[in-house]
Amino acid sequence: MEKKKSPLKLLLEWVGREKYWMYLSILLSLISGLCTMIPYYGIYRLMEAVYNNTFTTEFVMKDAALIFGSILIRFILFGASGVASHKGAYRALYKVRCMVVDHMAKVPLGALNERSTGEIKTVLNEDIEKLELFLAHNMPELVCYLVGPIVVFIYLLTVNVPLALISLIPLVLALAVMGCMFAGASGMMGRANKSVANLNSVMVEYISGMKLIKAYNMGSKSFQKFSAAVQEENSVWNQMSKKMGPFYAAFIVVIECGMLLMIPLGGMFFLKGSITASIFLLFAFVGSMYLTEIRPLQELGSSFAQVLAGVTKTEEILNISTFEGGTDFPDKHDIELRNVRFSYDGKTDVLEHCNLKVDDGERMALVGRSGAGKSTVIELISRFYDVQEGEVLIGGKNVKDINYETLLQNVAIVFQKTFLTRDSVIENIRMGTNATLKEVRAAAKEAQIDNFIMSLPNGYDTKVGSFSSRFSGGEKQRIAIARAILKNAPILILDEATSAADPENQVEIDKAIENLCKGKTVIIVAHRLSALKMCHRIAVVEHHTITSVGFHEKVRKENDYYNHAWTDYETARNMSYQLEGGTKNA
Ligand SMILES: Nc1ncnc2c1ncn2[C@@H]1O[C@H](COP(=O)(O)OP(=O)(O)OP(=O)(O)O)[C@@H](O)[C@H]1O
Repeated sequence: MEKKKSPLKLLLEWVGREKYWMYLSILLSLISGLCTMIPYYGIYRLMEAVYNNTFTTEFVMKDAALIFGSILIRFILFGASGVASHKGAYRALYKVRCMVVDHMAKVPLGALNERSTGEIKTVLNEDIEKLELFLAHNMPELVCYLVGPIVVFIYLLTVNVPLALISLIPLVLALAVMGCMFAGASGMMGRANKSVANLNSVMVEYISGMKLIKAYNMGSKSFQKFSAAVQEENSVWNQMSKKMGPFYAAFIVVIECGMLLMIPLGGMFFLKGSITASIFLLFAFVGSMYLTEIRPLQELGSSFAQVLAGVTKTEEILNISTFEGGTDFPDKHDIELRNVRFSYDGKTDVLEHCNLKVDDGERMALVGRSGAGKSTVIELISRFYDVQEGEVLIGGKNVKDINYETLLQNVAIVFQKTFLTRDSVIENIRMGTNATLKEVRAAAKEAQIDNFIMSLPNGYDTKVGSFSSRFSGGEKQRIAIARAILKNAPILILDEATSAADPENQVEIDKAIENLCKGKTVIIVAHRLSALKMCHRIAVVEHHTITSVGFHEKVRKENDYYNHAWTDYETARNMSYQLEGGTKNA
């Protein structure tokens, strides 16, 4: 089994060459930390001069220059370290974000669907952003705050070993307090991170469901999930502050109490004659104060815990396995489901013993009650999920053996709900391809949407989402059809593609779909039986499988569900209603 890498090691691997900026920053920070010692040394020299009567103006000027110079150099180096660390950190952030987004594009959609949008947003936004805090601030600060006191301690050791060791007592106590604090907080940190991720999820849901919330006049209070998530987050952080507060206060007190030891003990050493007055004063001032430099380390601790949790979450996304390898897309485009069993949760089978054969160039309709498994069938063909048993074949090849990217390139899907990105109309049709305006317009013409687009203020350059260019459901659907026409994939899946059709654009959408389907193998999820007019054969999905396949009359004869559904559809079509002054067909 491969050994799990530490979050820090992982992070350095992800950032690649940018880590050299981090190393430079740490080096500058280290030298800056070394400079911490110089002012203390300067003070000691002053005290020695007073004690030895060598105190002159020239000496004071030189010593002051040494102290101020070292402080100045220390801050310049610390600033330069910050510049290097920020440069590296922002490049690293960009790299990690691109890496996660690239990976997400390669993982099966099913695996992403299992995670909420909010959870993914938290990783992409907050968790990765925390890396900036770590790389740009925490790492160089850690070095600087540690190196200073270490160097001063070494210097104190050279002056007097027993007193130098005594000066460490506050540190030992402070470390013990810090240990207790982390032991107490470790359980809560996970809960705190979870509550933030949950709040994000709920917030995304809240914003996307704004229409519904307004329609039903649900304020934030009545949207219980939202207020519960806010309260949970509040309560976790409150509990955390309460639990950490006393430890935090104890840490500060302990680290500041060096004088309580150094003055009486140093005094005793001096009175006994084992140290000179200047050494006593050095320990009384420097020996009792130098550890306070590590005070900010305590804040770094909690920040580290959050960063490492963020790295772990990012790793979880990067660990979702992608479909690698595989052969080219087959030349023949018939589709077959052979004895398929599939379950989303591994417990309840949505499909079992399911068989279906769609010939190359055929148009097959999937009909069935809501929840029967129609969309599941198409998700298996486009390999959003893998079957648990049996096979899904295209051109006789198992989809698992076809290169995933090639599979996605050769299957076009028009979903029930069209998603338009916040980009120009042309980019919404191109979808990342290099198609020329001429090619895009040709596709849009076939999709019966060119005239509408040309009537927009900026034609194909009109930004989707700007106030003047809100699209109706039917218009969006025809843009989606134009996308699919431009993609020109040999296999086409239409999931309720006519759902947004109203009487005015029904004819246009029908024409667009007819153009789109030419020469393709097509599977249409026909929730409305009016969609059957463009299909050759019908497959009925019911009882977790496909029970009938064939032409309309045959399926009607052998399948009760379809027979009833068709009768209801015909009744509805011929239904007449009373208008003032006459009778009309619906
Ligand atoms: N991501 C999922 N996780 C778990 N269960 C799911 C998931 N998607 C669908 N299901 C379940 O699988 C079953 C089949 O759903 P599917 O969406 O395939 O039905 P459908 O025939 O397309 O329904 P409709 O006509 O209402 O769209 C349903 O019971 C549904 O609740």
